Parts: sequence; structure tokens; C-alpha cells
Amino acid sequence: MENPVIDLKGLTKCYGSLKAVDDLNLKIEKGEIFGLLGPNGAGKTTTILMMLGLTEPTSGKALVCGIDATTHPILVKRKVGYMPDSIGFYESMTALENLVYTGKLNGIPGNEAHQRALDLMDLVGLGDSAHKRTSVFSRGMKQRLGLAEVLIKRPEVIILDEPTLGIDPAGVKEFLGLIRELSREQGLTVLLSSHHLHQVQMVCDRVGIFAAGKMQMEGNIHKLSQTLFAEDSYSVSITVREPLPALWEHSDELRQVRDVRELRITENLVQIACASDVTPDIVRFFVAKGLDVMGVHKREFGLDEIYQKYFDNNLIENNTDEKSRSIFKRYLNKK
Ligand SMILES: Nc1ncnc2c1ncn2[C@@H]1O[C@H](COP(=O)(O)OP(=O)(O)OP(=O)(O)O)[C@@H](O)[C@H]1O
Repeated sequence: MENPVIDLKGLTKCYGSLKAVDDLNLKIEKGEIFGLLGPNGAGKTTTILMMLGLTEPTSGKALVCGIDATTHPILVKRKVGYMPDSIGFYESMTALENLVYTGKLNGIPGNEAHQRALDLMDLVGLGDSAHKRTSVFSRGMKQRLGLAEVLIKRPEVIILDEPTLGIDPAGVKEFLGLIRELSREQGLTVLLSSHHLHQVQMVCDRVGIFAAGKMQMEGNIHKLSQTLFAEDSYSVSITVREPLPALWEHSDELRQVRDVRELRITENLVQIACASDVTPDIVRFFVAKGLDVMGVHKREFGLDEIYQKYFDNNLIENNTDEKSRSIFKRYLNKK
């Protein structure tokens, strides 16, 4: 990465004897959407505060757009829009008035702030509510207005902390779609901190799993899945027309197919864990046995399973092989 927009170098923050953030190194490039995941107390907020220049690191550096957030916090604030998990507005003012006010606070002249505010209200789907007082806004409407407020200064980076909290499922899809559009069309860099794995999986280019102040692993979902579940990365489900007995006579032979690791038969559904994508071999196997294949579904382990690998205490107590197997079993059980 030549010129990362966010560059954290050995970033460390101690509160007394507690290392809230421990030697964090992370680069995020322009236009990338990075998902920061981790349990409560992992150090996510502390990291964000250091990136905004609101908390001083004990050691290391947070560079945002090449600017040191500790030594030049005001310069960094011009480049970064931050949307915290709970947003407050002046409730006696309308949504539009709130936005224009924020625009002016950011040094945007009145007329321009007004026009930008109107455009942004449309962009976030609040065009019809511009003249309503924010006291009557629902949680979801406030989140949308929060995004508009973050965007009014045309930041290069936005940091969103649990941005979809309280938004209904259709609204979440729309909201995340908007974030993706902004990143793709305007090259906006996004750091999204969230506990909602499916949402993170939907929108992020790369994710980092953060625990006990350390980045445990980072990469795109495919890479993480491959790294963690090298032995059982894929799952193929085959639906056949007629139900099969639990002790199907060809089970052992199917287990001999290249890279097949484990299988489970539930009536006419056969779920197969594989170390590589051997879907065509599996389909050929069923056809060769004279079975009518009605459906084929293939998937990789997703963020749910990746996350669970780190944060399920029962699994952590077991050895590595057992962990991988237990997760796979859990995955099969869920389907
Ligand atoms: N001002 C502070 N003084 C002392 N300890 C703090 C302070 N702020 C945070 N901590 C501690 O640092 C650790 C990391 O907290 P942080 O708020 O960064 O976690 P988080 O990942 O954002 O958690 P959450 O998901 O709950 O928001 C926690 O153990 C927390 O108690």
C-alpha cells in the first residue's frame, strides 16, 4: 500500500496497567471500507479516539491522510467525519437547520451550507423531512441525519461506530448501500466499527478482528476463511429427489472423493464439508449413483464462523483441530 489514508504505527494506549490498545499496526487505503470487529472492551473506541486526536497514544502514531492525529488534531478533524453510536441534535431545530448549523461550524458559508444540506437530505432519504424538528425523528431517521451531518464537510474519511443501530432491516440495506456507493463513486474511505457481522460482511472490503487491544487477524472474508478453516473451507449441500437413509450405502465411498472431509445426511439433503471446491466431483458422484439432483448449494465459512473461532470460550479451551471440527459441526447444525 503506497499511500494509505489511515496508517496506524505501533499504536498503544495504556490506562494505568491496562493496555487498551497494544502495538496496533494497520493501513487502510483510499476508497476502502474496513470493518473493525471485536467484543466489548476490545479497544475499538480507544483506537478511534486516537485517530481523531481526542486521546493521546502512550506510544506509536496514528496518521490520517498523512497527518499525525496527535500533533495536528484540528487538521485531522477537517478530513475526518466521525459518527458516534449515539448522536445528538438540537431538538428544537429542524433537520435542515441542524445540518446548516453544522456546516457553518465547519466553516462552510451560509448559502453553500444550505444547498449542501438540502442535497444531503435527499441523498440519505430524508428529503421529505427536512423541515421537521429532530425531536420527532425516529432512531433510524437520526442515524441517516447523522450520516448527512458527517458528510457535509466533504470528508476524505468517515468513521462510523455501530451506524445501523436501531434501523429496520430495509433501512439497514439502504444505509449500507449508500456507504458502498459513496466509497465506490467518491473514493470515500470508511472505517466501520460494528458487532453486526452480517452487515460488516455485506459492505466491507476487509475486516479486522480486534481483541484485548490487539489485531488478531485481518484480511478479506475469503482470505480469513481460507486461513482459519484450511481443512474445511467449503460446504456443499446436495438435495436429491428421494430421501436417503441415515446409513446410506454409498457414504463411505463419498468420503473417499478428493478433499471430502465429512458428511451429514438429513432425509433428501446431504451436507458435505470439503477442503477445496470439489462441487463438480460431488455432483458427478450423485449422478453416477443414479440419483436425481434437485439442488446444489455451495458456501464458504462466513464472518460468523470466523468470529466465533476467536470468541467462543468453549472452543478456545479445546485444541485447534477440535475447534475447527466443532465450528463445522455447529455450522452444519445451523443449516
Ligand atoms: N478513560 C478510560 N480510563 C480507563 N480505562 C478505560 C478508559 N477508556 C476505556 N478504558 C478501558 O479500555 C478498554 C478498551 O475500551 P474501549 O472503549 O476502547 O473498547 P471497545 O472495543 O470500544 O468496547 P465497546 O464495544 O464496548 O464499545 C476497556 O477495558 C475499557 O474499560
